[in-house]
Amino acid sequence: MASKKIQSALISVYHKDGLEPIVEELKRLGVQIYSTGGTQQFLESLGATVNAVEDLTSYPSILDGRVKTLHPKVFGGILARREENHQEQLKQYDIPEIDLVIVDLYPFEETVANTDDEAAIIEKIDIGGISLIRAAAKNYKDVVVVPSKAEYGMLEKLLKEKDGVTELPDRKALALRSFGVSSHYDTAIFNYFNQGEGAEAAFKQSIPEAQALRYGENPHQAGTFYGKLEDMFDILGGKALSFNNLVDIDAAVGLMREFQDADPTFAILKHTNSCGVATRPTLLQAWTDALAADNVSAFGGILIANTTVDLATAQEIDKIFYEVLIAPDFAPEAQEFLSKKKKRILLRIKAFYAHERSFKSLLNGVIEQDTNLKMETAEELETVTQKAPTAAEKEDLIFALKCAKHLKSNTIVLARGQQLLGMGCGQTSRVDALKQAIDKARHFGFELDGAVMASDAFFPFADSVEIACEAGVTAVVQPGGSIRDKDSIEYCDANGMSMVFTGVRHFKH
Ligand SMILES: NC(=O)c1ncn([C@@H]2O[C@H](COP(=O)(O)O)[C@@H](O)[C@H]2O)c1NC=O
Repeated sequence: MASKKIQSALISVYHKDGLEPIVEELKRLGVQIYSTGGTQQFLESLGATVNAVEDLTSYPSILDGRVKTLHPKVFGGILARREENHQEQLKQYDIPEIDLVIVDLYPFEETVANTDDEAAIIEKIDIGGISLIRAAAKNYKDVVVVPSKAEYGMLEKLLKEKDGVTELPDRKALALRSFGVSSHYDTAIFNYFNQGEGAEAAFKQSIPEAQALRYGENPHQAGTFYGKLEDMFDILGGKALSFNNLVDIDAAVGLMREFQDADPTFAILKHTNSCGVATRPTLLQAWTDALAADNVSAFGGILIANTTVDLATAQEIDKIFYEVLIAPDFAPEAQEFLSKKKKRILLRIKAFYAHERSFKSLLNGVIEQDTNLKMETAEELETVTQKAPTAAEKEDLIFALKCAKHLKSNTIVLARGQQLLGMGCGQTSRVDALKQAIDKARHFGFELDGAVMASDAFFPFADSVEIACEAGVTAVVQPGGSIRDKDSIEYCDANGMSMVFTGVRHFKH
């Protein structure tokens, strides 16, 4: 029979709040309640009549609560199939059936997040609760399971609307949720243990929050975002975020992390690559000079600032069509003004956060690596030419390097005065990237005299510095490490250019 009426319940919850309306319904339906110490007290404070689990098992809660529900008298009543053979055994051992199990587990993840005290963390590995959930979920044909507070609403509805009569699909849906809860919990425990020396090479991630996207990269591809965007952003307005928006936002945040402590900086990105970046005394100037680098590509772009967007800047930004605007804050009048364009997505970023590890799926598996969080400082630049860059050139070299690090390889960035003048990226040769950067800069009216050049990886030949020199570039930053570094250095020395090595490659595939 698929319909079952709840007549008995076992409730054992860590957080007691939220149970009130459920308890009211259980009282109304005359459901027999069994419960553990703290939960029992709470239920009784709500006026419920409760049978102590200790009375059922004839054992007190022992070992500081490590063992309280772990007993055949409890698990028998949950796991028994409602069929003759099992019923007889329940009778034989005087075990009551339990039709509903409500659990809220010890908060393991929160404890890990809040303390380094290993003993405290270990005590928050719930054993009895997780076993109750798994047992009840296994027996979903006969038992209703509520594995966390997130399902209280579902249960309340069942109790209210159907007077505690549940159907198989509802119970199975709750069982699915339960194994979701238990596997997530165990993944968190595994990942806590799987650190440092002796860690196993295992890729285990559990992200229970998901958001269906309108589509994936293209309309014929379905897409989903797994994660909690609200942890990173206040979504202040605009249409629903798309798959491509999220990919671009990720790239924009990565780039702006490099500038989070800089003077007002604005960046404009398209298809994950920046086409305009500038640092200026005011955000309005930063916006104007970022846009100047390529006001064509900026159309439909992803815009990001490292500081509060004021009204004057908002009014200028508003003159172009953009998809997303991200900033740490918006002046109230700027937000009000920008919100008039209903589809434009406004995000207030809470922190320029980056995971220490990053991964992506490919072939029949996943690749994982340390996130590229390295960025060189002016002091770390090693001059390899006779001429050293000036202090201003050094600042520009670092600026250009920050931009290059976040452009798709192969990439070249040309910059001057904390402004990106031209970039080439995603090219199959470094020379092509350079030519693209020079063409773009000139197309948008920049001469390159006194510009600096950053390369994400070493120059395999001297050809790049030759072309850059002819265009007017005076200083170059690159990792170094080519067997022909000497050729590039000699060319720079012969032509009055400076070159610095970083020793760090910044490929972005
Ligand atoms: N040890 C057990 O047998 C056991 N049975 C249930 N629990 C947990 O004890 C908590 C409730 O305890 P109390 O009702 O005493 O506040 C719940 O989070 C529940 O998941 C247990 N605790 C840990 O494993």
